[in-house]
Amino acid sequence: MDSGPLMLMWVADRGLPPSCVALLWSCWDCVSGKFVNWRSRTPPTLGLQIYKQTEFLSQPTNGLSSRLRMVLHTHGADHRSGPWCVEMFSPEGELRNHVKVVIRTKPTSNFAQGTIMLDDDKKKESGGAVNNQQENWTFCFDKVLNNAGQEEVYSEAASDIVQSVLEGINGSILAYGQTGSGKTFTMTGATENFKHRGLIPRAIEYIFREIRTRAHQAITVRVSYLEIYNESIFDLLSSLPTAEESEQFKVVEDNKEVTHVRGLTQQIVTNEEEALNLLFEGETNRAIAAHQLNKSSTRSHCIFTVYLEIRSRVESNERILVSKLNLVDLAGSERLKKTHSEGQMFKEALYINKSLSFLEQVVIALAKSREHVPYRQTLLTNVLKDSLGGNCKTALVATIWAEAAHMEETISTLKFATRMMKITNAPTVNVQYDLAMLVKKYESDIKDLKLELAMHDALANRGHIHYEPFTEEQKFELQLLVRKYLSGEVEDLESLRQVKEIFGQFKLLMSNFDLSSESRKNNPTGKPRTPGGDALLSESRAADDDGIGELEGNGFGVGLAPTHARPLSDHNAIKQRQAKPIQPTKFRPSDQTSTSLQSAMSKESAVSHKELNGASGIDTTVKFDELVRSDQPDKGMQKEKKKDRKKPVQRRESTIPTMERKAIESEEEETVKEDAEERMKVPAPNRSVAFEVFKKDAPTNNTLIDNKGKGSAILKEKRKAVKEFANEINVAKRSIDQLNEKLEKKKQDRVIKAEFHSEESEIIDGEEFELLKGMKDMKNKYREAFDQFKDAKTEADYLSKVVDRCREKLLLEFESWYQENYDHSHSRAESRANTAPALSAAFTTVVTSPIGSQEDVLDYQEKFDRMAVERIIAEDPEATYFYNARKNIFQTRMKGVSSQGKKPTANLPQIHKSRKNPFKA
Ligand SMILES: Nc1ncnc2c1ncn2[C@@H]1O[C@H](COP(=O)(O)OP(=O)(O)OP(=O)(O)O)[C@@H](O)[C@H]1O
Repeated sequence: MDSGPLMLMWVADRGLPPSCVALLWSCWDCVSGKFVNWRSRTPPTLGLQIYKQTEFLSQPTNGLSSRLRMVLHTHGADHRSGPWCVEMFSPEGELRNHVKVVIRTKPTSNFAQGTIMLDDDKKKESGGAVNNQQENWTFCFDKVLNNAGQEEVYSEAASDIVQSVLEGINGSILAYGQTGSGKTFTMTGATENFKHRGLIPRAIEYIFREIRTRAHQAITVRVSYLEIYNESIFDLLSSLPTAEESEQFKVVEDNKEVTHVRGLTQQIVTNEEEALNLLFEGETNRAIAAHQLNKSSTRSHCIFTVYLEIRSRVESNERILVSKLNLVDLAGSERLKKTHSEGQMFKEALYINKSLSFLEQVVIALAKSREHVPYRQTLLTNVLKDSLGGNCKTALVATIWAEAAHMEETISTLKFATRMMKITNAPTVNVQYDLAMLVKKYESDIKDLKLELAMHDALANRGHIHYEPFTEEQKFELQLLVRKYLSGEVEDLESLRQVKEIFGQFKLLMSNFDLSSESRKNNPTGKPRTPGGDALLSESRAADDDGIGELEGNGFGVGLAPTHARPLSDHNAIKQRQAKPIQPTKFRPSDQTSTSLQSAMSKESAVSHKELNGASGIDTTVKFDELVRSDQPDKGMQKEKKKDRKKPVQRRESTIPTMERKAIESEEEETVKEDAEERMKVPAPNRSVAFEVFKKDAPTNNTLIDNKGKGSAILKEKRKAVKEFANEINVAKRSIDQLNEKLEKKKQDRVIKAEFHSEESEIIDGEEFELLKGMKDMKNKYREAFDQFKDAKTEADYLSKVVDRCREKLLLEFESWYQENYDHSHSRAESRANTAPALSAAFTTVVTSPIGSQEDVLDYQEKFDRMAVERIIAEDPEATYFYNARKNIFQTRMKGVSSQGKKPTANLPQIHKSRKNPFKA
């Protein structure tokens, strides 16, 4: 060597794979033998930076783990002062490999001594003069094996690659050389002698030996064996190859640029023996032809492939490492004229020469990193596409017959081998994912995460958050929450998901509101339009201003009236009604109740509200004021109430003569009027007194008492349990935190200790083991307590809701009953609210009429409103316009409230509030 001996020394190998050793040698330019030429000979895809040691130290060390760093001591001819640092990396951040080339000489007693010289380090091969053109040839390879045994060839050329295949990296080993130089001997070996078995049996042996030691992995092995003869593919594992059969094979490439032969048999093998059987079976099927140079010379290219699928048995097994090992025995590379082939033999030789010369073209293109690589020119190069310049590790065993007579072939083989050395590959681990397993894994992950989330919610006191779709009950609760939120009673919402649903409910409310506004606009009287001519029903509807029922189909229409309010257009319908009269769901006090009420009213002045409350018993009864203060009745309840208020109309058969029917109708009208007048005469009792009397006979009150009595004991118990479980959760959480802290400390100690004593940092001591065990137990405890907490809380929430619902129901029943019988002022306000012009007129009266003239018809709220208006006008007469504008807003609001089935008087607190707003300024 011109530049003298070089000493290469690793200074950092953090995270570097064993393949770096090979890369190290690739850094050494074998052809020139000089370090200085290296940069210019480096393929453009390979980055190279050279620094002096001192410069290097100032370089950022980021990413060292993916880089190769070495110190190069130089001595001798190039006079450079060392040490030098060389940092080598590929732009992709991965280490690249050149094709490993090993030269194997066939043992001969006629070795060309003096013509062929082997260097001492056995990496160099020199040739003498050839055809008087060039006198000296010097080649440098990864290894030159002279008279080497099969074991040595395996360890030099194949062991590293076979090992990588078991890590998920594709590998290829090719045997190239002239006919009879020992390619088949190298790849398959002597089948009759175990000691002389070749690379393929040794690779199979190693793979299955490794599999036996890897209990933590499930490895599936498949093999295929193909032959390329005269540009046709034959499957050596499917009986004897025929010409017809060769048509069915096609070379394809998958999305990861891995080539496959479609139609080729891939047989699963479970042990070494099965694999070897297939190898030998293929061997017997192989095309053998007589040849001048070698009696059993093979005239085809053969590729034995081992496919591996590696799954972990301990970790998630949806991740699969997939790799293949191509073991290629190429056909002889002798020259045509030397073979003296004729006929069929000549044709064979032509094909072989063609494929080998294209193989050489491909190698040259890859070595020079040309854009176009002529893979598709022959089947051989097409099949080997991913084995030459792809993501696999490749080795070439070039066999030479080192006799003077074969000098020309030897030089040719060595030239090819040198070109192969210049090809670089980027070995990568091939990972695939089993989709079905992946879905399973994600499902289990989601389950775990939900549990984790629920724990966090509980710890953050965020209550019980569900991650399942909302039930109707939950939606209803959220609707109540929206109302509370809008009225400012609630400020914070619990979760984003809840907010989303709340917006949904809000949208629903708004669309109902818009719909009813539109409906009012189209029908300002607020009365439903009756399509039929049933006078009786029209009357009934006129009295009941809630005529608009469900939506009719898509878009907006007048709507369908509720079933019981629809016109009866034929005889059958009337019959139906009579057969099945609509039952009022509302509780109506009995005669006895009315009597007690009468007597209570007569004593009204004598019995104070307070006394009545006291007499009724605080623990088991419900006070009217208390109920009014509780949650406002929801929309659903309102609707129910609205429905209850509608009286069933008893109709006669339509067969009754018209005259007679009209008489009956007018008689009924009269009765209704009289009833109403009668009721008007009766003074309205105090609401609190009326409520006390009403609830005595109300079944809902009995249910409420029942729920409050028995239910409260259970509720108390449940709340106690909730508290206890919450405490348990907190205790467990604290313990988990403490254990976590201790474990973290132990881990840090372990890492520090490992750094000092270069011990294995993964080994834990007894104490840490106990801590881990404790942690596991504590987590189980935590989960258990959390589940119990969740159940108890759900039950407690449910019980308290039952009582609330009873309260609301009782109040609604009372309101309905009271209004119907005594609340005349409400009836007036009700009709005003539902009839926009009437309402407007009422307000105009309030604004313009002098105080006192209407004193007798104004209720307390109306009086208050009028005073407010007068004050505003007194301060600034211009405010009249402002007031009128606000009044319009108020009217719109009233319409909205009314359209949702709320009659203004049905819900006193709410209505009062909304009536106050326009005058707030
Ligand atoms: N290294 C070796 N040690 C012992 N015998 C060898 C060696 N190399 C080759 N031989 C012998 O040489 C003969 C030819 O070898 P082989 O069949 O392997 O050549 P080949 O290159 O495969 O030829 P072809 O191209 O025709 O297939 C065989 O009998 C084989 O046993």
